[in-house]
Amino acid sequence: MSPSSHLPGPIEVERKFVPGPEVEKSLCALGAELVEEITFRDSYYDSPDLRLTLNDIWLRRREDNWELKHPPQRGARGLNGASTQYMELTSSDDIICRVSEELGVPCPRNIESFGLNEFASFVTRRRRFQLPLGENSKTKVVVDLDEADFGFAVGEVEVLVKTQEEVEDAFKKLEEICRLLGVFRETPVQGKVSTYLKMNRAEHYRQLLEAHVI
Ligand SMILES: Cc1ncc(C[n+]2csc(CCOP(=O)(O)OP(=O)(O)OP(=O)(O)O)c2C)c(N)n1
Ligand SMILES: [Mg+2]
Repeated sequence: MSPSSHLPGPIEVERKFVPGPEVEKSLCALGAELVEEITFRDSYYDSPDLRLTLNDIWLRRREDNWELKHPPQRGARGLNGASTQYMELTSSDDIICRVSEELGVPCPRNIESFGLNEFASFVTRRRRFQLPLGENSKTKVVVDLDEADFGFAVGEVEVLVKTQEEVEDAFKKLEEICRLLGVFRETPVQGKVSTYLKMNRAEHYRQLLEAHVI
């Protein structure tokens, strides 16, 4: 299989928060609009030696679509302070190439043929809000309020940027929005997958902590 010829996609810069009872009121006060309400199942996969996730590579099937998140720079971590930066692959060919490289195996015909194990699977109900564009700003800011079916809720502020040079400003923007929403915390807030693993797969969770991935 030839490496993909298209340009890499945007960098997703995100900051998670604990959604308190006032968050919707705060979103409303900032002029945010509810733009989407969706429900989806995510199933996450790794090799038996956990080589993908221990290298901060997250392969999932969201409903019928395969997606792979990886840090923009090889060998680096996506978590930076309390924010994260990841790129997402959505083409099966690109995902196969990346997983083959990580596992050191030849490219199979399809993702299923890697024989990976599902390590987490849950349903999320998501409400997506969009903040109004600020004056002189073209940056679209999205806030997701997620409820997972294992009794866990988390919020996330997200912006998409095109280059690594824009990431620092994006981190600042996310911090500012969390302060405006009254949900700012210095330390990272754990997401759905980390929480699922802590509850259901303690040894996998321990190894991720030890590898400083989460
Ligand atoms: C705070 C924090 N978040 C994620 C990670 C790494 N990580 C763990 S699981 C994981 C994959 C799941 O990503 P996440 O953004 O938590 O899920 P979700 O919001 O449902 O996906 P989206 O719709 O945004 O694409 C990552 C990147 C980390 N180390 N620290
Ligand atoms: Mg997210």
